[in-house]
Amino acid sequence: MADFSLADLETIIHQRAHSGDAESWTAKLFAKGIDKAAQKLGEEAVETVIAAIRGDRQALVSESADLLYHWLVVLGIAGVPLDDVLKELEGRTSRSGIAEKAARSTD
Ligand SMILES: N=c1c2ncn([C@@H]3O[C@H](COP(=O)(O)OP(=O)(O)OP(=O)(O)O)[C@@H](O)[C@H]3O)c2ncn1[C@@H]1O[C@H](COP(=O)(O)O)[C@@H](O)[C@H]1O
Repeated sequence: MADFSLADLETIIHQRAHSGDAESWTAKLFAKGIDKAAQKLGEEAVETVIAAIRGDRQALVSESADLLYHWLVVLGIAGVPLDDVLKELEGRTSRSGIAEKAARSTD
């Protein structure tokens, strides 16, 4: 298990977005705004799909990392905390009863 989470990356993105560092890709995307960031997110999504269809495992890992990074940038620019998305997923899990079934199966 990696010692790194999406929450860690979200924190880094927030720090870099307001760093004023001219070399920061994150700061550049935040300065360009939601249209450019969302466009990049779409490009990375397409590249991820292509890697998956080709069965290129290494590219799928790399493109997925690009995708998740740009997704968090879009959330950041839009002012949506990662936690809101996780709560939405958590709500869907509890509504489906899957979490309770998984917990019972490990008892
Ligand atoms: N995870 C990432 C990450 N993934 C992808 N990218 C950048 O996303 C950019 C876009 O990728 P592309 O392949 O599309 O590059 P490109 O073709 O040059 O882009 P175009 O200008 O042509 O559209 C590249 O510059 C990548 O470096 C990332 N940039 C930053 N991070 C994380 O954010 C942190 C802060 O980065 P900076 O803001 O750059 O300091 C880093 O330490 C990383 O943890």
